[in-house]
Amino acid sequence: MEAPSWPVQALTWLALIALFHYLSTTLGRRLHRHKQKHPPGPKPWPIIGNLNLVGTVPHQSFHYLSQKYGEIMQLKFGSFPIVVVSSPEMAKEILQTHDHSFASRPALAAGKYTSYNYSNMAWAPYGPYWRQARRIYLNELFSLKRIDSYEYIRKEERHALMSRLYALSGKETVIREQLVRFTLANITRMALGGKYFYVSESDQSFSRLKLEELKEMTEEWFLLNGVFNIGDWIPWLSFLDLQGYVKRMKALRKKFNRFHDIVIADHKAKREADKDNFVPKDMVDVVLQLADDPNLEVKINSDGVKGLIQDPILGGTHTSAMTVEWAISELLKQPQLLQKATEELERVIGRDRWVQEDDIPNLPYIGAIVKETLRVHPVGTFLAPHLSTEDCKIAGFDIPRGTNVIVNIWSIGRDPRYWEAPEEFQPERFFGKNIDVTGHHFELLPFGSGRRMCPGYGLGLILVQSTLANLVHGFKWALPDNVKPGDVDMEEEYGLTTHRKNPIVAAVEPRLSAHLYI
Ligand code: HEM
Repeated sequence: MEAPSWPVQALTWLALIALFHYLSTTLGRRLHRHKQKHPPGPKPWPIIGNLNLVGTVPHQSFHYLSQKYGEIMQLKFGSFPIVVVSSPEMAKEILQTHDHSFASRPALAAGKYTSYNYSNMAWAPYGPYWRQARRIYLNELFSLKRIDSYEYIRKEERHALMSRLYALSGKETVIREQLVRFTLANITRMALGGKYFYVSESDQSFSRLKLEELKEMTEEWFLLNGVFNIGDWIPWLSFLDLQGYVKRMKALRKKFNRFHDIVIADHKAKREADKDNFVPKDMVDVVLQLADDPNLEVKINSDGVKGLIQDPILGGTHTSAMTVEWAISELLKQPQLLQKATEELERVIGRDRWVQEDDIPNLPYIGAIVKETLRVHPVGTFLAPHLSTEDCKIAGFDIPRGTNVIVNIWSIGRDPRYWEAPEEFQPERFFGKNIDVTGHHFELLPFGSGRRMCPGYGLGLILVQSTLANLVHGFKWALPDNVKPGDVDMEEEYGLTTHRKNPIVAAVEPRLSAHLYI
């Protein structure tokens, strides 16, 4: 038989080499994956993985699963591996020892549709854009100097809150409504330079949104950013939008776009009117100025401007308001704690004035109530999702690049090795203990730790402590006639901020002289 011509021989050799290369790499990879040691976890179902185990209150479902599978376990959402850590030691591994490898975020639909294509800080992947955003924040909004310079705003808004509650004396009131209005007013004034919402029709102006509308938008954002959207985890089903979340995200995007357009147009007009002597006065001014800077490391486009403006409005409002609501609920459930807190305020502040921010270090019981609230009811039960960008080994297990990591701080706050009677709300447990919430004590991580730790934690703490202290100082609190302290439920509604399922209703009576409220 005649030998094949040299081009045929060459092609045959090339095909054999390609086949060998394919088999050795693919099989090699499979074998390598097979050899890897993954954390234990429940067996996944085809297609859905373990999505059936998420439940309506996922941090509780995962807490119980972790009792079976351990402090580090692996689940699957669709075909994506999800590692869940539930102990201070494992949280330290993720957020401190290997912080660099776990500092990114997964590209979920919420970040795409409700946060300008991952252009805010909270959803931005780890990299130069996120680093720059963080620098802008820490220098412009959260520096100690900045936070101090806005104290007058917080004082005015606290007073407005106390006056509103005074006007509602004796009436059963949904406290959450007042708290969300208070935090929205604070954050919009600090970050946007004005409230940008109106309450009564007489306040209405073209450059504002109705308070109710802004409140609904922020609530919807938190809900949609916490959901387990099937399309994120089973991408070939995403076009069906089975839960209707993506449709809602797109509708919300439109509303936020309209709001941000108003804020930006307003700021640009002010800048234009004072072209020669313009000095940036708030965060929007700073971000707009940076967007014009040709020397910026990473250009900020129009999505970036909106995303960066959005961060404090969302990061700072619900979180603080819901934490205060949890604290008040616990005090109403255990009136003896409310009594102790009132006695401390009576002793330290007296009856002739309101509590100021610099009084807080002298109010250890209030401080302990806030820590205990953040332990038992951390609003970010799972922090925000972290994503690994490198292969890593944690506790002897292989965690490949691209793994989603959930840090269950709700569970960590209930670790019986660290917390005696963890289910009980006992502020006294913090007395004589050097545990704070600044990300250094891994048994208490309400703001996270490491690179992605909440950049607004200082402001958040000030808002929560000073508001709670004044609410206790200024009012006697009572539950509705038909509700006994023991009946106050602590049911949770899961979201990016987990809040009370049933808003707390209470009636207040003033404790101080009438002139202080007016
Ligand atoms: C009681 C109040 C607050 C709580 C409990 C809280 C909690 C958290 C948590 C748990 C995270 C996620 C950390 C992680 O992924 O590891 C976070 C991130 C964040 N928080 Fe807060 N926060 C509060 C107040 C604030 C305030 C007042 C602001 C701004 C005005 C803010 C802005 C942000 C931003 C922008 C991020 C994203 C950071 C990043 O991804 O790099 N937060 N917060």
